[in-house]
Amino acid sequence: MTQPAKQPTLAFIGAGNMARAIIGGLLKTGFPADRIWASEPALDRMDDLKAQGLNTTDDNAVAVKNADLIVLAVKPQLLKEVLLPLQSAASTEDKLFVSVAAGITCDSINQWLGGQQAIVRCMPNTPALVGMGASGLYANAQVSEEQKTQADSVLSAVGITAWVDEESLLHAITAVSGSGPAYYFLFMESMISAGIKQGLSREVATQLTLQTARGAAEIACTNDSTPAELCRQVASPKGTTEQAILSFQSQQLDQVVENAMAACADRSHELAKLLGE
Ligand SMILES: NC(=O)C1=CN([C@@H]2O[C@H](COP(=O)(O)OP(=O)(O)OC[C@H]3O[C@@H](n4cnc5c(N)ncnc54)[C@H](O)[C@@H]3O)[C@@H](O)[C@H]2O)C=CC1
Ligand SMILES: O=C(O)[C@@H]1CCC=N1
Repeated sequence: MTQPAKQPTLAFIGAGNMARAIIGGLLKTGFPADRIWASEPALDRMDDLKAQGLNTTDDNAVAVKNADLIVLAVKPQLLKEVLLPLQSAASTEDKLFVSVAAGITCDSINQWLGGQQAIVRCMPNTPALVGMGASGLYANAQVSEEQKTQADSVLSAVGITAWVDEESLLHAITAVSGSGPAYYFLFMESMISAGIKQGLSREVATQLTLQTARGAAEIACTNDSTPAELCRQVASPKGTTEQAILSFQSQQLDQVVENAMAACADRSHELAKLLGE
């Protein structure tokens, strides 16, 4: 991790799947556990985090007061009711709020925090847990360069980061990388099921599918060739792969993926409209 000039104390408001993926990734990089606060309504759900040396609390205001950088990691539907009571804790110092909530805009968060807070909106993904996250980030006008570096340090400790200048691009980032891991998991499940239908045991179908996904991702990430070129390298003319590719194409895989990602981005827009007041 590239350490910022001043290493911030972090607070996670909500210690569910996404927060745990980032926390787990940070701890693996050696980020000091005692500089992380985690806040949840049920303290006992954080026993494991406490055992790892994190500070835990069931009072979000305590976590906010103790932190420089606060990661808002509750469901979008809960963000308003979580933030309204935090107005006084938030306004006492120069704090940076990093929201990972899908859809919810900086303006809504500021309205609920009752001020002109420095807010980074971030769309991370769960591979952060293994240091392979892919996060899109957007900073509002109140975010200083130092705060931007701090937010980047946290997210780049657990994967790659890409900053965008237009907040609305976070809808597309949600469709690509925020939700993206689920598409690959779904595809893996389909391949495992199809392998089983062709006579393989679940164990063998699973092992081969997962290693194939890992290998394909590794080549795609380390090779200069585009994924389309790599596909052609596997698909010998008149060979076996070609038939699979033709089958995908005849069922308009591109269109299927485009529709799914449009549905994802539409939902992100919808959440902003439904919940943003
Ligand atoms: N799961 C994912 O892959 C991704 C999730 N996100 C975003 O991350 C946020 C959290 O999602 P998940 O971690 O999947 O959900 P989750 O349900 O696993 O975690 C949310 C946590 O918030 C806690 N919580 C509920 N009420 C609370 C309160 N009043 N104060 C503090 N904590 C409270 C819940 O107990 C739960 O542990 C969402 O806004 C989502 O849009 C963003 C990118 C990817
Ligand atoms: O499904 C969701 O709403 C969250 C946001 C991106 C990934 N998971």
